[in-house]
Amino acid sequence: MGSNIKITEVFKSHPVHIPIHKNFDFDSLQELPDSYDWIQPDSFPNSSLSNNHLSDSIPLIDLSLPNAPHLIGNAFRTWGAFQVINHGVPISLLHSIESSANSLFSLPAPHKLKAARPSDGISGYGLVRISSFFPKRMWSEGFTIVGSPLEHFRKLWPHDYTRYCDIVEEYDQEMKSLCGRLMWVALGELGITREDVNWAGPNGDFMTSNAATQFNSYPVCPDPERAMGLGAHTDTSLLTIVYQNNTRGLQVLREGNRWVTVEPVPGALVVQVGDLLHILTNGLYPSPVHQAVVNRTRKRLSVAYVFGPPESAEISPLKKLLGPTQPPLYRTVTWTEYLRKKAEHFNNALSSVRLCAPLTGLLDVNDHSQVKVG
Ligand SMILES: O=C(O)CCC(=O)C(=O)O
Ligand SMILES: [Fe+2]
Repeated sequence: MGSNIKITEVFKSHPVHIPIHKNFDFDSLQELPDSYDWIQPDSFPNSSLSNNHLSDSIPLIDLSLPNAPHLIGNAFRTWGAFQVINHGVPISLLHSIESSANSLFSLPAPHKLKAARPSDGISGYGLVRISSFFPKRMWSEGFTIVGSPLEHFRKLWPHDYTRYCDIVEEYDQEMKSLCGRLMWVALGELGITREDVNWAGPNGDFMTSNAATQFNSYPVCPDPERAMGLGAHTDTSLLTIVYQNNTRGLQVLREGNRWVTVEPVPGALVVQVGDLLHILTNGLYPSPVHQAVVNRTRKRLSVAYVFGPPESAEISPLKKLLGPTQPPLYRTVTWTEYLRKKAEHFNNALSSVRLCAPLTGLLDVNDHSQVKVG
């Protein structure tokens, strides 16, 4: 059981070594090196087939409107994602976190490497961990924050670190509270009340929940059709909230066969179901497969707030959602156990904790290649 393993320790048993060259500089490359060329037969559809009609993308929901809960329930059921405006997070804070991430990625490579993520660690600068599951390199760099970023920020900005720490801390609080609010709205739409969730804390405010803040930077790319910013995956979280700058790149897989771009909307946040909410809702809210593509002229930046339960919380399909024709589809997991499953099985992690195939015959989008029904 992984119930008493701290989130920061979770990868000690699954180190990944993804070398970053000290003087590697995306901006200086005029041609795409072969190690970044993704054009190959793939189980996922090619992103250039993506369909960009606004009417066919994840819904944009105004959280201040009375019918917002209903729209959120529908969006999660059909897409596992939506964009939200009037979410209560100050726009100035979104700009501050964007400029902090910008300033971090603009530091010279050897300087950034002072805050490199250790091969068995969770926090720090580097290529995203999921890189190790793909044969080619991703056209991106990342910085992960779990707990306090103080030690790393001190190395990155010896004179200025407190300012950046304050921004990250405020961002964490605002995002945690928005996640708590959205969790109850989304669960409420399924008839779930506070008594049904025993790990949300005494006030149901999820204050003992864990989270990670992930900065992603996608530099301009000389051959974007052949490159990939972040390969297709689902998130291990309960919920992920993505802030993206005004550059397209995030795509959600629709019906297992079509990539749909999430158009940037100023001030909006993208909310996605993670695998743990998928498990908790017994698949009623599917965790969407998504990826990030790159482009030739504009650098893209995103900040993903990856919200999960407390370390000891046991996540399993909620009893109220089960019945004679709705058996539990997944076994109980803690976040740390599931993060390890992901570290081992990556996109097959959800299938690896599956108990049986859905009776409806509908497959989860994220294990469409794994489970064959009837
Ligand atoms: O860059 C994006 O828009 C997506 C980032 C993402 O999916 C992640 O960090 O898990
Ligand atoms: Fe993601």
